[in-house]
Amino acid sequence: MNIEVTEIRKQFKTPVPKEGRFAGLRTLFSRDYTVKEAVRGISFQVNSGEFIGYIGPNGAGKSTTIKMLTGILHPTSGKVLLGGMDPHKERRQTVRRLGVVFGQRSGLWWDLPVKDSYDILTEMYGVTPTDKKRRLDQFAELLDLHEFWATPVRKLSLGQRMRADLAAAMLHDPDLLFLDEPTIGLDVNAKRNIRQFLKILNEQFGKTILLTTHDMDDIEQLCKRVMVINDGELSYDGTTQGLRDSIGLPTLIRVTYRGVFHIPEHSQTNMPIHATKVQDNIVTVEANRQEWSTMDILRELEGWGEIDDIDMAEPDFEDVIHRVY
Ligand SMILES: Nc1ncnc2c1ncn2[C@@H]1O[C@H](COP(=O)(O)OP(=O)(O)OP(=O)(O)O)[C@@H](O)[C@H]1O
Repeated sequence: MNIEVTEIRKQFKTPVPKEGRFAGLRTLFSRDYTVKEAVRGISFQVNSGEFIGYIGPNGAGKSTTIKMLTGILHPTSGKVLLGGMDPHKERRQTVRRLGVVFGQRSGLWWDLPVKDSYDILTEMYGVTPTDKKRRLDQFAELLDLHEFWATPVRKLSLGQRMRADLAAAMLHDPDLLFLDEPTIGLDVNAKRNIRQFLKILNEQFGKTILLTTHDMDDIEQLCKRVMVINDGELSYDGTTQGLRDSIGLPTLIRVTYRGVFHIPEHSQTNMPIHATKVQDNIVTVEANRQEWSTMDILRELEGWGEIDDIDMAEPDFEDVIHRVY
């Protein structure tokens, strides 16, 4: 299911708090407002089957955007279309085709065993018993749900809860998934499981996924495209690699030399390539790949001595993001 967003804005009006006697009551009836424009004219299109990262610093407007996309909030102006439908006006039809997961809170019934929550959800969405069984079998295997099938949701570990929530969001087989911080607070293993599942949903089941996260490994491992929102406006919309390139952080290269090597004077200064550290026979070099090709870099490094081993690392994506924010 595709997404078409045209110039959406969201303003929140909050009454200015009054002081003195009956402050609460006077605030309630006050006509003095401050206006916060959380989203300031955002447009983008998402094609069916894309996996997109939606990132930005705290308070940038990510959740507000997601709420407008899912029809929970109505934009102050602008238009959202999901598969050609307005999620606010045609709520019933769109909800059937949407799956939403908020990492911070569960969409399941806290005191009920996981399987009972699934019974309620499938009933609510009118999923046939055959479809229900087929999907649950599939998700149980992919997400290892059996180990906590009969456990009340409140007793689940965070990782289990997230797996249970993801399966719940998929029970009515939505085309489009909105995920808000699905890996928040999880350990490395649990993150890996969730990412694997999301990859399968996108690549094998063809689901369109919009992922909000503060975890840059999520973005690197899952999303080809990333949108960056900053203070209510889109500051980048393009490939993940393109974002890395546009920042132009240096590639780190570790070269191990065999025997004697010589680092020329000029490579210590502001060249496209320069040595930053020498330890025994290992030289760490920073190279600007926009100015020099990999071949140029190798040729230069070979000129310094006989290379025994070489190891190249792209700049850490976390560092890239710091530059964008
Ligand atoms: N209901 C509301 N009333 C008033 N202001 C709001 C409301 N909801 C959000 N805001 C404000 O709008 C701005 C954007 O908030 P939003 O929750 O969309 O940010 P976010 O990018 O999701 O942040 P985070 O990464 O911290 O979750 C913030 O300044 C926030 O305080």
